[in-house]
Amino acid sequence: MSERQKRPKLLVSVASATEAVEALQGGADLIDLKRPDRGPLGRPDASDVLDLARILPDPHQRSLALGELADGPPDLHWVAHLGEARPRFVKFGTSRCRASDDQTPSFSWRERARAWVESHDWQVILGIYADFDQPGVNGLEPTRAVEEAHALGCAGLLVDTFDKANPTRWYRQPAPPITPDWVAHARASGLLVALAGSLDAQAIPRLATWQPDFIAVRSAACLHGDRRGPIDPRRVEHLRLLLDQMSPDEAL
Ligand SMILES: O=C[C@H](O)COP(=O)(O)O
Repeated sequence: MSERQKRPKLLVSVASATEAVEALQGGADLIDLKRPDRGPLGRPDASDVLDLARILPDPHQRSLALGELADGPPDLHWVAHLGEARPRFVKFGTSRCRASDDQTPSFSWRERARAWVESHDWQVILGIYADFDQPGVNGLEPTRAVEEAHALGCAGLLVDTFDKANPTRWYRQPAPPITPDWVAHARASGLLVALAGSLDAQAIPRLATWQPDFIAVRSAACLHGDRRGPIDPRRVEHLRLLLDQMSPDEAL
């Protein structure tokens, strides 16, 4: 069985090295460092990144959220100098990056993304938002994201939700912005696909059959399902079990 045919891997977003230990105990495959109090892809501090690398030396198990592309590089100099602490993946959100707003760009988000793709020894993931069309999000459209990410040389796409205060259960919508065909198209284009956005224990087995590369969670892995609360290793263990229990037919 090839790597791409196995069950989706479990990505757990953590706010600290301490939480990473809890997530790994529960069975997380990939640790995604972010600050949930700083936005959907809230950027951690350099010290958080170094702490994580100390307890998790393998870069292949580490991902790093770096905020929104539209916010530019206020001070991302430190990321280029992480050395051995650099992660396998860096992720950027694409709010305010509507592809169809090409006529009036206030900045070139594509140039920023391309610079990250070309400059360092990691893989760039674009985070797109299922609530991309809501006021204040104005995000890269899912219908354009696959071609954009491919053209930019990104490694993959993370589907998430922007508004974490009023989470959109996008996967429960009658006509969700992301479908199994969308996932298949993205993967056929050579992109990794991670599905996220307030996923719960009901949604995960269903979305896993869409064959993304990763199922990604924060809220569902936290105590009482509160994404600002601590990671609960028993919850992580349960989510991992849901994925492990997929039958070979479902996973293929
Ligand atoms: O990368 C995925 C996100 O951290 C998902 O967060 P969430 O489960 O709270 O929506």
